[in-house]
Parts: sequence; C-alpha cells; structure tokens
Amino acid sequence: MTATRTRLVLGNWKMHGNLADNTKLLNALLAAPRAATTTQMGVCVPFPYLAQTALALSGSSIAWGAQDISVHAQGAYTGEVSGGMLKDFSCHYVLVGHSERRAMHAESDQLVSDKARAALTAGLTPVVCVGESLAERDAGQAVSVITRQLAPVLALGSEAVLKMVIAYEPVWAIGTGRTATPEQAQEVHAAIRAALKGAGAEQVQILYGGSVKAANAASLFAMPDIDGALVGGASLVAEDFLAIAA
Ligand SMILES: O=C[C@H](O)COP(=O)(O)O
Repeated sequence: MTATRTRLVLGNWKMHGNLADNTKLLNALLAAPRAATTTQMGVCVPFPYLAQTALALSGSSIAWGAQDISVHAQGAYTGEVSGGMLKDFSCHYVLVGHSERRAMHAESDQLVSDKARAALTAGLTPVVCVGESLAERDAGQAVSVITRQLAPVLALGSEAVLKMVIAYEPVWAIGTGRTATPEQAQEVHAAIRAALKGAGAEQVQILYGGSVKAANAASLFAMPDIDGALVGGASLVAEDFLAIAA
C-alpha cells in the first residue's frame, strides 16, 4: 500500500445482530485502545440498527454505514431506504453491489452503478463490491468479470470514482473459510487499479473481502494494492475485528 492511501477495515454485519448484542460489540470496539494505529475502522449495519450505532459511535473515530441504498431519492418505493435517510443517521459508508445482493436480489452491474451514484448524490461514500464466482475463476475469467462489473461504475467518471471505495470479494471466498491468497488478491487489485486509470487512481482505496481473519490479514495487507478489508463474520466478534485492524 502506498503512503498516500489510508488503510480501511470495514465490518459488514450482514443480517446479524440485536440491540443487546450490538451494544456489547460497539462498546467493545469503543473501549479498545487505538492510538497506535492510523487504520480507519467502520461498521456497516442493518438499517434498524443505524440509530443505535450512530448514538454509540458518535464522536468516536469509528465510522458507520449501511448495506444497501435505493436509487430513488424518495417516493412510493415500499421497503426502500434512500441516501437522504442514511445521511439522517450520519452514515459515512454504504455498501453497493455486494455479491449476496447481486445473486439473491438480481442486482445488475448497471443497478449497482446507479446505487453508487445515488450514494454520491447524498454525500455518502459508496463501497462498490465486485467479485467473480468459483466457476468464473476456474474458467480464467476473474479479471474480465470484474472489468465488466466495474464498467458502468467507471462510466460515472473519474471525479465520482475518486470518492468511492472498491471492494474485491471473490464469491468463493465469502463465508467459506477459503481466503484468496495474497498473490491472487493482489493480481485482481492491480487489475482494478489499472482499470480505474486516469488521474487519482492511486488514491482510491481497494479493499479485499472473503474470510479475512486476524491470521491472514497481515499477509493480505502487505500487498501493494490491498488497502484494507471488508470483513463479514469476523466483524461480529470485537476481538477478531480489532485484531484484523491492528
Ligand atoms: O462483506 C463481507 C464479505 O462478504 C466477507 O464475508 P466473510 O468475511 O464472512 O467471508
């Protein structure tokens, strides 16, 4: 990682948590000494817990955000949550295009780009998730799949891209315990950075996600184009999440 990019460790709670457990987790994150690290930390929580998270983390160095956003600003869109609503809870980040949403909610590459644009319009930082399936990797298509997924996002223009975070999450590594090797991840991260092209590509944070644990974080983070992690399961256990950030 170059000196110009700050490391970012972002937790994705997915559909986990309840008021009592969240309080314990957030308090444990807040209680940990962090003076020794410049690593940015954040948590992306389910919508119902944004108020609780905002209240707990307000004034701390830990940011928070959501896991999805509507492309619409307001209106008759039952079940949707707008960027303006997320800003009401002082969200900094919002995940867009997580593979679980691409797969289970049929989110297209274009829709993911539209969500990234909606996030930017609301003043949020979109974390654009990309990643190939195992079949695609085995077919040698990892980079071409990611290039396809990123194309509509890059079409938003370099000014927009500079305000985003990109997360490379190979689908076969998510929740499986099977992490990409640092070399596999670096190869894709370098391809992503090359695809960003243009002025400022060196400034964009590119996170790796997929079974990141304290035991493998350091070797991943040692790679030149890996700027941190998007952490699922391990972000639900304070000591594991803190150990990754440390
Ligand atoms: O958003 C996080 C990723 O899906 C990774 O999840 P995981 O760390 O549980 O493999």
